[in-house]
Amino acid sequence: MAWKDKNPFSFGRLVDSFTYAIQGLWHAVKTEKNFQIHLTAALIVSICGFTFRLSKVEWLFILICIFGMFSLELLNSAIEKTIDLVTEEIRPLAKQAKDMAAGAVLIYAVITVVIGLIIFIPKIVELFR
Ligand SMILES: Nc1ncnc2c1ncn2[C@@H]1O[C@H](COP(=O)(O)OP(=O)(O)OP(=O)(O)O)[C@@H](O)[C@H]1O
Repeated sequence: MAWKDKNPFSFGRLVDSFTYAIQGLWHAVKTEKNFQIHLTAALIVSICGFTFRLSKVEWLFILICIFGMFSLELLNSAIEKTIDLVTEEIRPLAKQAKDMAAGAVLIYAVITVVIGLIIFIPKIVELFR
C-alpha cells in the first residue's frame, strides 16, 4: 500500500510522520554544515547558561533562540534543496527564494545574538567587579 493510501488519522501514520521528521533532523545533523555550527553554538551557550546559573526567564529566552534557530535553519535547508531539485540552472527566482530564506535565518540570528548579549554581558561584567 502506498503511503498516501493510509488513513491519515491512524496511529501508524502518526508514528510514520514522527519517524520522517527524525530522519530529516538526523540527516541535517550529519550533513548540513550550518546546522552543525548552530548545534555547536547551542552547546556552548548552554554550558555558559549553567555556568552563570541563568534564571528561569533567561533560560526561556535562550531556549526559544536555540530551538527557533534550529527550526529556521532546517526550513532554510529544505527550501535550498527544493530549489536545487526544481532547477540546476541559474534562475533569478531561484536566487531570490534562496536569498530570502537565508535572510530569514540572518534576522533570527541577529536577534539571537542581541538577546545573548543582553543576558550574558552583565554577568560577565559582574565577574570582573
Ligand atoms: N539556481 C540558482 N540560480 C541563481 N542563483 C542561485 C541558484 N542557486 C543558488 N544561487 C545563489 O548562489 C548563492 C550561493 O547559493 P548556495 O545554494 O550555494 O547557498 P549557500 O548560501 O552557499 O548555502 P549552503 O552553504 O547552506 O549550501 C546564493 O546567493 C544563491 O541565491
